[in-house]
Amino acid sequence: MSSPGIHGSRRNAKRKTIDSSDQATDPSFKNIRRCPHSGCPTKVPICFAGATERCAGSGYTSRWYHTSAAEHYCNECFEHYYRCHKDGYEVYLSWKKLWSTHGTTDASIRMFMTNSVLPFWVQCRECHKWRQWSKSTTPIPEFLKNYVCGTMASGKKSKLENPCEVPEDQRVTLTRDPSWTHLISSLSYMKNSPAWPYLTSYFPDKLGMCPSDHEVFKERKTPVMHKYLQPFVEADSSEIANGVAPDVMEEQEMDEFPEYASIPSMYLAIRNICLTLWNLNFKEWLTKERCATQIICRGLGRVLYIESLDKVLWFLTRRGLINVGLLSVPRSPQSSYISNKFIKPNPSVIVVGAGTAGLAAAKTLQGLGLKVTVLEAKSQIGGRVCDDDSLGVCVPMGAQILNGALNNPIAIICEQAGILVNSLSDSCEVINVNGELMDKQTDERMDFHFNAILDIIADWRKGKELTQDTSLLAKLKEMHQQFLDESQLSFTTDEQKKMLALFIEEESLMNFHISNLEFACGDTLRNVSALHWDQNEDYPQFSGENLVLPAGISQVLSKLAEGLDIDLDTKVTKVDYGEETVKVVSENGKEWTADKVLVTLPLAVLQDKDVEFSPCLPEWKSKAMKSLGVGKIEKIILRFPRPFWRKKIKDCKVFGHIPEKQDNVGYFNVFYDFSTDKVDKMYLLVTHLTGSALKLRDRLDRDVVAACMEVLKALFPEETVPKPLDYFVTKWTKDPYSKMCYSYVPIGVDGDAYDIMSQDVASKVYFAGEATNRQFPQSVTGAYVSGVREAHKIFSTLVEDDT
Ligand SMILES: Cc1cc2nc3c(=O)[nH]c(=O)nc-3n(C[C@H](O)[C@H](O)[C@H](O)COP(=O)(O)OP(=O)(O)OC[C@H]3O[C@@H](n4cnc5c(N)ncnc54)[C@H](O)[C@@H]3O)c2cc1C
Repeated sequence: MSSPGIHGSRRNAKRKTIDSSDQATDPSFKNIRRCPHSGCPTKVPICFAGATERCAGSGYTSRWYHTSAAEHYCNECFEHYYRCHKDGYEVYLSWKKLWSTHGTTDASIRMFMTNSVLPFWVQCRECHKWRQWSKSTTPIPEFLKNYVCGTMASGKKSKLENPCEVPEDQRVTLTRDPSWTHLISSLSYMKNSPAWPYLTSYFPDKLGMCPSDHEVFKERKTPVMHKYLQPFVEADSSEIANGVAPDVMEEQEMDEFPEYASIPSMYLAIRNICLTLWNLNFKEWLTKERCATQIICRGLGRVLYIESLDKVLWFLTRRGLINVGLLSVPRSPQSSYISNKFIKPNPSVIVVGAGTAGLAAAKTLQGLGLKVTVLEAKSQIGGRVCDDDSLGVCVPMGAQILNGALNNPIAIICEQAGILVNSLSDSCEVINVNGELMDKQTDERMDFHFNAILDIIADWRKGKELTQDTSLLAKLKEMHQQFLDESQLSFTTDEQKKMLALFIEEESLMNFHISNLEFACGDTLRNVSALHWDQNEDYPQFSGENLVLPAGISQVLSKLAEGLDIDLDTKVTKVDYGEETVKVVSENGKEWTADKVLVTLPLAVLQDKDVEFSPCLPEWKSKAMKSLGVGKIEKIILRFPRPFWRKKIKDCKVFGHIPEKQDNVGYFNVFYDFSTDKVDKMYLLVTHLTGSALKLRDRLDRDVVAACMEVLKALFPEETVPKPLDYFVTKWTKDPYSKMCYSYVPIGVDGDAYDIMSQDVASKVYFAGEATNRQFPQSVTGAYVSGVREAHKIFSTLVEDDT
């Protein structure tokens, strides 16, 4: 097959007897056949195949075959491949074999023509005009990146003095018509898709990839993605946050890209390529330019795909699926998806609070070109992420664990910034107050039993109204009994004694599990909703290993804060949003004005109305604010001269304390070994007070530590437990700028409250923070995600929508 050059087939041009535009305008011209495809706008088709000397070119043929609004082949070329006595038949046959082995779509001659004969189109790097290129050579990314008008498939240059001055082929404009995708009669699939190696369990054509590429990929080595990244999740496996089903166009995507509704596999092909490229290199902003060189397919469809890339990339960025973390938006003129025009010059935003949510939002907004000022009451950033280095080693006073590394944006930031992370093993030895390690069998049995009870509770809540809600503790007790009755499980007397002890105040593993749940909720289970305590589990969660950052999560926040305008020691007292701009006032009377304000105050601070809103927040907002629970935990950090616990618990980094009686639930339930063995005498244990145990926090630190030491002595009677060299007892609940650890769902409330918390007021006051994130509440990750979410929301209101 010959190369058509930049104007289409030379042979076509030679064979033209009458100018095609004349034909189109001269109704008296008889010797013309129109494309029979209903709605096809092309009056005079041109054969793209040029496969035989008899090719009709743009002249008469007994039948035109329609591929798209601007792509047709003549009956002569059809016969050339289709008839067994013709020269092209063998070519078609071998393609057909390959296609039907690896694909599901019909290996028809039409499919062959589209995916094996249709020419490629390329875009000039300099003038950005589209040019028809070769039929026989699949362009490689490097070529597509550097293509300039006049470059032939042979590599030779055209003789034209300034090939960029040649007008663009008019057929290109047809791809921009909304009806283009509806008029496609056979799809041109992606060639050499970089997503292919990660999607081998699918039929490639279902995902818009060319089945005949199978042979190509068979030979190639698959580049390995980072272990914390898993962009694709198969529909029948459990969902992972920020993982997408490669074969499903989500509802949001359908809404955003209606132009792909008739060809969803092509959207999937593009989206999956973008996700793959980002996940293979998450240290660089994924640009349209980078993706465009990997979107390779035959025909004019490529024009549409490349031209919709901006929108796809922007959508995926807003969804937090690509361009996550510390990367800055490139300011190149080609990156048009953020060079949208601002509605007014220099839009500005004030962010109240320099915790995780505030910093994430400010970083994102600044990256998008907005003027951002962060106001923080404390003399340091971080909020509930606070690490103390006074001992010469990092002591996490607030958040310390990242739950679920897979696709977790904080884990990605750590990798981008070279921040060291360690995985935290799941294993936890459990010890009773007589110092006995719980045997594995009983431990596992109780684990199973506890989870079974939670499952029964999950079953019970189906179809229940909020008015039927009750406390999680009450339900646990009830279901425990019901489970025993219904399952007829015969526990040993010893096990029964241990389990039933929950209700008769004896030592019980059950208390340990309850204690753990109280830690997760930040309050006694008497206050927690049985119906909705785990409402976020209805949404995909971050999974995989849990991580600790030896130098503290505050490292991540310092990275986010780099280059931001942050006013520390600035306690905001009022947010006035009654005028066109928003006015924010601090305790010392200083004022700031901006187009928008983002409030990231902790829930408890909002509930206590420490910041006045003028006008008052609407009732729907304040009602949701009041309804959510304010969880409270305090940490006790002890430094010892030696790791006396290790002889018993061996390599475990976590050990649990089975409380003696239910009254002791919440007291020092789990101990984390946060030692830095590399530094002498830096043997740290971190534990907590939760729920009703918080009454201890009113005592002196030394009394709290004494109570904790009593527990440790009971757990390790065989040891002479040394006195701690240092200790810290946190005061989060008394900290006027926190007053809490994290939110929870109390009795009679559901997850909607989180959604309402996230809604803006009057398109001027926006809210972020862990208590505004229904899917990932309570966590640093959730706070981060909420900050990015609001940044995009604010940005979208300040720019003209030119998508
Ligand atoms: C003891 C403890 C342990 C935790 N453990 C974990 C864990 O292991 N893993 C995990 O993921 N999460 C954990 N969390 C929860 C996690 O820390 C929070 O969910 C997250 O940090 C909240 O971030 P945020 O931005 O929503 O709020 P914050 O970090 O609280 O930020 C709010 C900011 O607003 C500032 N502010 C308050 N009032 C004013 C005012 N009037 N004017 C100006 N600024 C003001 C505050 O000083 C603060 O900086 C823990 C929390 C605590 C307390």
